[in-house]
Amino acid sequence: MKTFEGLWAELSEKARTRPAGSGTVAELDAGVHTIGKKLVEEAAESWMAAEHEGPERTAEEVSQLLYHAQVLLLASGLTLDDVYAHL
Ligand SMILES: N=c1c2ncn([C@@H]3O[C@H](COP(=O)(O)OP(=O)(O)OP(=O)(O)O)[C@@H](O)[C@H]3O)c2ncn1[C@@H]1O[C@H](COP(=O)(O)O)[C@@H](O)[C@H]1O
Repeated sequence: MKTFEGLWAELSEKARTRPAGSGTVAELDAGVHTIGKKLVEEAAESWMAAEHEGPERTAEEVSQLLYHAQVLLLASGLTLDDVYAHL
């Protein structure tokens, strides 16, 4: 099963090697404004799922929220350690 750190390693590699067809590369190229809007959208969808759609949909939406949070970190030149320093 993929973990948060495992996804981070995968996305970092995608950002470095820029393989064709990667949605992550496309999102990084779209920039922080676009990524930020996706992050907010997934946050709202996570909230709606938790309130109305049940645990399975909530887990799915939160997984997308975490993905977009990682893409935003990559676009901002940050690492997980930069975030962990604040936990
Ligand atoms: N975990 C994710 C992931 N989560 C979300 N997303 C993207 O975010 C979009 C979700 O936004 P939308 O709300 O528009 O999607 P939706 O189809 O409407 O779905 P719902 O939100 O309505 O459930 C998806 O279509 C993907 O483009 C993800 N894109 C990629 N990954 C993983 O990231 C890795 C690298 O992916 P690539 O860069 O595409 O190779 C792979 O392991 C992928 O599984």
